[in-house]
Amino acid sequence: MKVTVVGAGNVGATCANVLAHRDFLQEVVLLDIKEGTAEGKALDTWQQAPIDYYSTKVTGVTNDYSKTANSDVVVITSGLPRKPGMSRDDLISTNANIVKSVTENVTKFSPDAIIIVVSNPLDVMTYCAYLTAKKDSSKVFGMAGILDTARYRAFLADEIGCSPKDIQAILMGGHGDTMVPLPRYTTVGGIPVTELVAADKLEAIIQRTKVGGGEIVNLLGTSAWYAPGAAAAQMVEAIVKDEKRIFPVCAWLTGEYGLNNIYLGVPVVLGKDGIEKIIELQLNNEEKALLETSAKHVKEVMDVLDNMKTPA
Ligand SMILES: NC(=O)c1ccc[n+]([C@@H]2O[C@H](COP(=O)([O-])OP(=O)(O)OC[C@H]3O[C@@H](n4cnc5c(N)ncnc54)[C@H](O)[C@@H]3O)[C@@H](O)[C@H]2O)c1
Ligand SMILES: O=C(O)C[C@H](O)C(=O)O
Repeated sequence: MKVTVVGAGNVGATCANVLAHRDFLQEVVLLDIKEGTAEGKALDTWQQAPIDYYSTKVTGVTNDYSKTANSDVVVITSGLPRKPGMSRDDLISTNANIVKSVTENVTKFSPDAIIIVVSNPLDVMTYCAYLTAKKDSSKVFGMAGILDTARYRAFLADEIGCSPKDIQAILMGGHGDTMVPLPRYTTVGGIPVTELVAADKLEAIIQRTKVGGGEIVNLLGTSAWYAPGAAAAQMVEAIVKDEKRIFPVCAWLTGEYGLNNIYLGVPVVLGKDGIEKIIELQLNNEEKALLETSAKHVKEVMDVLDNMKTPA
Protein backbone atom coordinates (compact mmCIF):
# COMPACT_ATOMS: atom_id res chain seq x y z
CA MET A 1 0.00 0.00 0.00
CA LYS A 2 1.20 3.51 -0.83
CA VAL A 3 0.43 6.51 1.37
CA THR A 4 0.95 10.19 0.58
CA VAL A 5 0.85 13.06 3.05
CA VAL A 6 0.30 16.47 1.45
CA GLY A 7 1.62 19.33 3.55
CA ALA A 8 4.94 18.75 5.33
CA GLY A 9 4.30 21.31 8.03
CA ASN A 10 3.76 20.57 11.69
CA VAL A 11 0.84 18.18 11.28
CA GLY A 12 1.86 16.54 8.00
CA ALA A 13 5.45 15.91 9.02
CA THR A 14 4.27 14.52 12.36
CA CYS A 15 1.79 12.25 10.61
CA ALA A 16 4.52 10.95 8.29
CA ASN A 17 6.88 10.47 11.22
CA VAL A 18 4.28 8.53 13.21
CA LEU A 19 3.50 6.37 10.18
CA ALA A 20 7.22 5.65 9.82
CA HIS A 21 7.47 4.63 13.47
CA ARG A 22 4.44 2.35 13.23
CA ASP A 23 6.40 0.52 10.51
CA PHE A 24 3.55 -1.05 8.54
CA LEU A 25 4.31 0.76 5.27
CA GLN A 26 7.33 0.44 3.01
CA GLU A 27 7.11 4.04 1.82
CA VAL A 28 5.36 7.28 2.65
CA VAL A 29 5.52 10.17 0.21
CA LEU A 30 5.57 13.60 1.86
CA LEU A 31 4.78 16.54 -0.42
CA ASP A 32 4.90 20.27 0.18
CA ILE A 33 4.79 23.35 -2.00
CA LYS A 34 7.68 25.00 -0.14
CA GLU A 35 11.04 24.01 -1.65
CA GLY A 36 12.99 21.67 0.57
CA THR A 37 10.48 21.35 3.40
CA ALA A 38 9.26 17.86 2.58
CA GLU A 39 12.71 16.67 1.46
CA GLY A 40 14.35 17.90 4.66
CA LYS A 41 11.79 16.42 7.04
CA ALA A 42 11.76 13.13 5.10
CA LEU A 43 15.54 12.89 5.26
CA ASP A 44 15.50 13.65 8.98
CA THR A 45 12.89 10.91 9.54
CA TRP A 46 15.01 8.42 7.54
CA GLN A 47 18.04 9.27 9.68
CA GLN A 48 15.89 8.57 12.75
CA ALA A 49 15.12 5.04 11.47
CA PRO A 50 18.30 3.33 12.74
CA ILE A 51 17.78 4.94 16.16
CA ASP A 52 14.08 4.17 16.52
CA TYR A 53 14.36 0.89 14.61
CA TYR A 54 11.89 1.07 11.76
CA SER A 55 12.22 0.43 7.99
CA THR A 56 9.63 2.80 6.55
CA LYS A 57 11.13 5.15 3.99
CA VAL A 58 9.64 8.65 3.86
CA THR A 59 10.31 10.31 0.50
CA GLY A 60 10.01 14.10 0.35
CA VAL A 61 9.01 15.97 -2.83
CA THR A 62 8.30 19.57 -3.70
CA ASN A 63 5.02 19.90 -5.54
CA ASP A 64 5.73 16.89 -7.79
CA TYR A 65 2.51 14.90 -7.76
CA SER A 66 3.89 12.30 -10.15
CA LYS A 67 5.80 10.92 -7.17
CA THR A 68 2.46 10.42 -5.36
CA ALA A 69 0.95 8.41 -8.22
CA ASN A 70 -1.19 5.39 -7.37
CA SER A 71 -1.41 6.22 -3.68
CA ASP A 72 -3.98 4.12 -1.81
CA VAL A 73 -4.44 6.71 0.92
CA VAL A 74 -3.76 10.46 0.85
CA VAL A 75 -3.76 12.68 3.94
CA ILE A 76 -4.32 16.37 3.18
CA THR A 77 -2.82 18.69 5.80
CA SER A 78 -1.90 21.55 3.46
CA GLY A 79 -3.22 24.93 4.52
CA LEU A 80 -2.82 27.70 7.01
CA PRO A 81 -3.20 27.07 10.72
CA ARG A 82 -4.92 29.69 12.81
CA LYS A 83 -3.29 32.19 15.12
CA PRO A 84 -4.54 33.36 18.53
CA GLY A 85 -7.80 35.30 18.22
CA MET A 86 -8.88 33.45 15.06
CA SER A 87 -11.55 30.81 14.69
CA ARG A 88 -10.99 27.83 12.42
CA ASP A 89 -13.71 29.22 10.14
CA ASP A 90 -11.53 32.31 9.50
CA LEU A 91 -9.23 30.05 7.45
CA ILE A 92 -11.86 29.10 4.88
CA SER A 93 -11.04 31.48 2.04
CA THR A 94 -7.33 30.63 1.89
CA ASN A 95 -7.60 26.95 2.73
CA ALA A 96 -10.53 26.20 0.41
CA ASN A 97 -8.40 27.15 -2.59
CA ILE A 98 -5.44 25.13 -1.29
CA VAL A 99 -7.55 22.04 -0.55
CA LYS A 100 -9.29 22.32 -3.93
CA SER A 101 -6.06 22.51 -5.90
CA VAL A 102 -4.39 19.78 -3.85
CA THR A 103 -7.39 17.48 -4.26
CA GLU A 104 -7.39 18.07 -8.01
CA ASN A 105 -3.71 17.08 -8.20
CA VAL A 106 -4.12 14.11 -5.88
CA THR A 107 -7.11 12.78 -7.78
CA LYS A 108 -5.34 13.17 -11.12
CA PHE A 109 -2.47 10.88 -10.07
CA SER A 110 -4.33 8.63 -7.61
CA PRO A 111 -7.95 8.41 -8.80
CA ASP A 112 -8.73 5.51 -6.47
CA ALA A 113 -7.13 6.95 -3.34
CA ILE A 114 -8.98 7.28 -0.07
CA ILE A 115 -8.67 10.90 1.04
CA ILE A 116 -8.35 11.91 4.70
CA VAL A 117 -8.70 15.66 5.15
CA VAL A 118 -7.08 17.43 8.11
CA SER A 119 -6.98 21.07 6.97
CA ASN A 120 -9.31 23.52 8.69
CA PRO A 121 -12.09 24.41 8.95
CA LEU A 122 -12.21 20.64 8.93
CA ASP A 123 -15.84 19.78 8.21
CA VAL A 124 -16.04 22.24 5.32
CA MET A 125 -12.58 21.42 3.93
CA THR A 126 -13.69 17.79 3.84
CA TYR A 127 -16.78 18.91 1.94
CA CYS A 128 -14.51 20.89 -0.41
CA ALA A 129 -12.36 17.83 -1.10
CA TYR A 130 -15.50 15.72 -1.67
CA LEU A 131 -16.87 18.18 -4.21
CA THR A 132 -13.52 18.33 -5.97
CA ALA A 133 -12.65 14.62 -5.96
CA LYS A 134 -16.06 13.61 -7.30
CA LYS A 135 -15.84 10.15 -5.72
CA ASP A 136 -17.97 8.16 -3.30
CA SER A 137 -18.23 9.86 0.08
CA SER A 138 -17.02 6.66 1.75
CA LYS A 139 -13.60 7.51 0.28
CA VAL A 140 -13.46 11.17 1.38
CA PHE A 141 -13.64 11.98 5.09
CA GLY A 142 -12.05 14.11 7.76
CA MET A 143 -9.92 13.71 10.85
CA ALA A 144 -11.13 15.62 13.90
CA GLY A 145 -13.16 13.36 16.17
CA ILE A 146 -10.22 11.15 17.10
CA LEU A 147 -8.32 14.27 18.16
CA ASP A 148 -11.22 15.86 20.04
CA THR A 149 -12.04 12.58 21.77
CA ALA A 150 -8.36 12.10 22.65
CA ARG A 151 -8.32 15.48 24.37
CA TYR A 152 -11.51 14.57 26.27
CA ARG A 153 -9.96 11.22 27.31
CA ALA A 154 -6.69 12.87 28.34
CA PHE A 155 -8.48 15.42 30.53
CA LEU A 156 -10.57 12.63 32.12
CA ALA A 157 -7.44 10.56 32.78
CA ASP A 158 -5.95 13.52 34.67
CA GLU A 159 -9.12 13.97 36.71
CA ILE A 160 -9.52 10.26 37.54
CA GLY A 161 -5.84 9.45 37.91
CA CYS A 162 -5.90 6.57 35.44
CA SER A 163 -4.31 5.68 32.12
CA PRO A 164 -5.89 7.38 29.10
CA LYS A 165 -5.67 3.95 27.45
CA ASP A 166 -8.55 2.75 29.61
CA ILE A 167 -10.96 5.50 28.65
CA GLN A 168 -13.36 4.82 25.77
CA ALA A 169 -15.43 7.73 24.51
CA ILE A 170 -17.32 9.07 21.52
CA LEU A 171 -17.62 12.69 20.49
CA MET A 172 -19.83 13.86 17.61
CA GLY A 173 -20.65 16.95 15.60
CA GLY A 174 -18.56 19.64 13.98
CA HIS A 175 -14.91 20.24 14.74
CA GLY A 176 -15.44 23.42 16.69
CA ASP A 177 -17.01 24.91 19.81
CA THR A 178 -20.35 23.19 19.02
CA MET A 179 -18.85 19.68 19.16
CA VAL A 180 -20.89 17.15 21.15
CA PRO A 181 -19.04 15.06 23.76
CA LEU A 182 -21.26 12.17 24.92
CA PRO A 183 -20.81 11.31 28.62
CA ARG A 184 -23.44 8.58 28.26
CA TYR A 185 -21.06 6.84 25.87
CA THR A 186 -17.92 7.39 27.97
CA THR A 187 -16.49 4.52 30.03
CA VAL A 188 -13.37 4.06 32.15
CA GLY A 189 -12.26 0.44 32.19
CA GLY A 190 -15.89 -0.45 31.42
CA ILE A 191 -17.18 1.75 34.26
CA PRO A 192 -19.59 4.56 33.29
CA VAL A 193 -17.69 7.84 33.69
CA THR A 194 -20.55 9.32 35.72
CA GLU A 195 -19.71 6.84 38.49
CA LEU A 196 -16.16 8.20 38.72
CA VAL A 197 -16.36 11.92 37.92
CA ALA A 198 -18.66 14.44 39.58
CA ALA A 199 -21.12 16.19 37.28
CA ASP A 200 -19.54 19.64 37.66
CA LYS A 201 -16.03 18.30 36.94
CA LEU A 202 -17.34 16.38 33.92
CA GLU A 203 -19.01 19.48 32.55
CA ALA A 204 -15.79 21.48 33.02
CA ILE A 205 -13.88 18.81 31.10
CA ILE A 206 -16.45 18.87 28.30
CA GLN A 207 -16.14 22.65 28.04
CA ARG A 208 -12.32 22.44 28.02
CA THR A 209 -12.50 19.80 25.28
CA LYS A 210 -14.64 22.05 23.11
CA VAL A 211 -11.92 24.71 23.15
CA GLY A 212 -9.01 22.28 23.31
CA GLY A 213 -7.59 23.44 19.99
CA GLY A 214 -7.76 27.07 20.96
CA GLU A 215 -6.04 26.38 24.29
CA ILE A 216 -2.99 25.12 22.41
CA VAL A 217 -3.15 27.92 19.82
CA ASN A 218 -2.97 30.43 22.68
CA LEU A 219 0.00 28.62 24.22
CA LEU A 220 1.97 28.10 21.02
CA GLY A 221 0.81 30.87 18.67
CA THR A 222 -0.07 28.13 16.19
CA SER A 223 -2.16 25.00 16.42
CA ALA A 224 -1.40 21.57 17.77
CA TRP A 225 0.46 18.93 15.76
CA TYR A 226 1.54 15.92 17.81
CA ALA A 227 -1.95 14.62 18.60
CA PRO A 228 -3.45 15.64 15.25
CA GLY A 229 -0.61 14.01 13.31
CA ALA A 230 -0.96 10.82 15.35
CA ALA A 231 -4.74 10.83 14.91
CA ALA A 232 -4.44 11.01 11.14
CA ALA A 233 -1.84 8.23 11.22
CA GLN A 234 -4.21 6.07 13.27
CA MET A 235 -6.87 6.45 10.57
CA VAL A 236 -4.36 5.51 7.87
CA GLU A 237 -3.39 2.40 9.83
CA ALA A 238 -7.04 1.32 10.23
CA ILE A 239 -7.49 1.57 6.45
CA VAL A 240 -4.21 -0.04 5.39
CA LYS A 241 -4.59 -2.92 7.87
CA ASP A 242 -8.36 -3.20 7.29
CA GLU A 243 -8.83 -3.04 11.04
CA LYS A 244 -12.58 -2.23 11.05
CA ARG A 245 -11.89 0.28 13.85
CA ILE A 246 -14.77 2.32 15.29
CA PHE A 247 -13.75 5.97 15.32
CA PRO A 248 -15.50 9.34 15.31
CA VAL A 249 -14.89 10.60 11.75
CA CYS A 250 -16.13 13.58 9.75
CA ALA A 251 -18.42 11.78 7.29
CA TRP A 252 -21.00 12.70 4.63
CA LEU A 253 -24.51 12.12 5.99
CA THR A 254 -27.44 11.18 3.79
CA GLY A 255 -30.20 10.79 6.37
CA GLU A 256 -28.31 9.37 9.32
CA TYR A 257 -29.32 11.14 12.54
CA GLY A 258 -32.00 12.83 10.44
CA LEU A 259 -29.29 14.92 8.73
CA ASN A 260 -28.72 15.22 4.99
CA ASN A 261 -25.97 16.49 2.72
CA ILE A 262 -23.60 17.54 5.47
CA TYR A 263 -20.14 16.53 6.65
CA LEU A 264 -20.20 15.95 10.40
CA GLY A 265 -18.40 13.91 13.02
CA VAL A 266 -20.14 10.59 13.65
CA PRO A 267 -19.00 7.11 14.75
CA VAL A 268 -18.03 4.94 11.78
CA VAL A 269 -16.39 1.61 10.99
CA LEU A 270 -13.09 2.35 9.24
CA GLY A 271 -11.41 -0.32 7.09
CA LYS A 272 -9.88 -1.03 3.68
CA ASP A 273 -12.85 0.49 1.86
CA GLY A 274 -12.75 3.67 3.90
CA ILE A 275 -15.97 4.40 5.79
CA GLU A 276 -17.59 0.97 5.72
CA LYS A 277 -20.51 1.81 8.00
CA ILE A 278 -21.94 4.86 9.72
CA ILE A 279 -23.12 3.88 13.21
CA GLU A 280 -26.38 5.47 14.37
CA LEU A 281 -26.48 5.87 18.16
CA GLN A 282 -29.79 6.04 20.03
CA LEU A 283 -29.27 9.65 21.10
CA ASN A 284 -31.58 11.16 23.71
CA ASN A 285 -33.42 14.42 23.04
CA GLU A 286 -30.72 16.59 24.63
CA GLU A 287 -27.97 14.94 22.60
CA LYS A 288 -30.03 15.19 19.41
CA ALA A 289 -30.56 18.91 20.01
CA LEU A 290 -26.84 19.49 20.54
CA LEU A 291 -26.02 17.57 17.35
CA GLU A 292 -28.58 19.59 15.38
CA THR A 293 -27.10 22.84 16.71
CA SER A 294 -23.66 21.70 15.62
CA ALA A 295 -24.98 20.66 12.22
CA LYS A 296 -26.62 24.07 11.78
CA HIS A 297 -23.29 25.82 12.32
CA VAL A 298 -21.44 23.52 9.91
CA LYS A 299 -24.15 24.04 7.27
CA GLU A 300 -23.72 27.82 7.59
CA VAL A 301 -20.00 27.50 6.85
CA MET A 302 -20.67 25.02 4.03
CA ASP A 303 -22.89 27.70 2.50
CA VAL A 304 -19.96 30.13 2.66
CA LEU A 305 -17.94 27.66 0.60
CA ASP A 306 -20.77 27.13 -1.86
CA ASN A 307 -21.03 30.88 -2.36
CA MET A 308 -17.29 31.49 -2.75
CA LYS A 309 -16.22 33.02 -6.07
CA THR A 310 -14.34 29.88 -7.00
CA PRO A 311 -16.53 27.18 -5.44
CA ALA A 312 -14.93 23.75 -5.16
N1 LIG B 1 -8.50 18.51 11.74
C1 LIG B 1 -7.81 18.78 12.84
O1 LIG B 1 -8.15 18.33 13.95
C2 LIG B 1 -6.58 19.65 12.74
C3 LIG B 1 -5.59 19.59 13.74
C4 LIG B 1 -4.44 20.39 13.60
C5 LIG B 1 -4.30 21.22 12.48
N2 LIG B 1 -5.29 21.25 11.55
C6 LIG B 1 -5.16 22.08 10.35
O2 LIG B 1 -4.19 21.47 9.50
C7 LIG B 1 -3.59 22.46 8.66
C8 LIG B 1 -2.09 22.37 8.75
O3 LIG B 1 -1.69 22.70 10.06
P1 LIG B 1 -0.10 22.77 10.37
O4 LIG B 1 0.06 23.09 11.80
O5 LIG B 1 0.55 21.57 9.80
O6 LIG B 1 0.32 24.04 9.49
P2 LIG B 1 1.79 24.36 8.90
O7 LIG B 1 1.75 25.77 8.45
O8 LIG B 1 2.83 23.89 9.84
O9 LIG B 1 1.87 23.39 7.63
C9 LIG B 1 1.07 23.59 6.51
C10 LIG B 1 1.93 23.20 5.32
O10 LIG B 1 1.12 23.22 4.15
C11 LIG B 1 1.96 23.62 3.09
N3 LIG B 1 1.13 24.05 1.95
C12 LIG B 1 0.43 25.19 1.81
N4 LIG B 1 -0.18 25.22 0.62
C13 LIG B 1 0.15 24.05 0.00
C14 LIG B 1 -0.17 23.48 -1.25
N5 LIG B 1 -0.95 24.12 -2.14
N6 LIG B 1 0.33 22.26 -1.56
C15 LIG B 1 1.12 21.60 -0.69
N7 LIG B 1 1.47 22.10 0.53
C16 LIG B 1 0.98 23.31 0.84
C17 LIG B 1 2.79 24.74 3.69
O11 LIG B 1 3.96 24.98 2.92
C18 LIG B 1 3.10 24.19 5.07
O12 LIG B 1 4.32 23.49 5.09
C19 LIG B 1 -4.17 23.80 9.14
O13 LIG B 1 -5.26 24.16 8.35
C20 LIG B 1 -4.65 23.48 10.56
O14 LIG B 1 -5.69 24.33 10.98
C21 LIG B 1 -6.42 20.49 11.65
O1 LIG C 1 -7.43 24.37 16.74
C1 LIG C 1 -6.93 24.44 15.62
O2 LIG C 1 -6.90 25.48 14.93
C2 LIG C 1 -6.26 23.23 15.03
C3 LIG C 1 -7.10 21.99 15.20
O3 LIG C 1 -8.37 22.12 14.67
C4 LIG C 1 -7.13 21.51 16.64
O4 LIG C 1 -8.24 21.26 17.15
O5 LIG C 1 -6.03 21.38 17.22
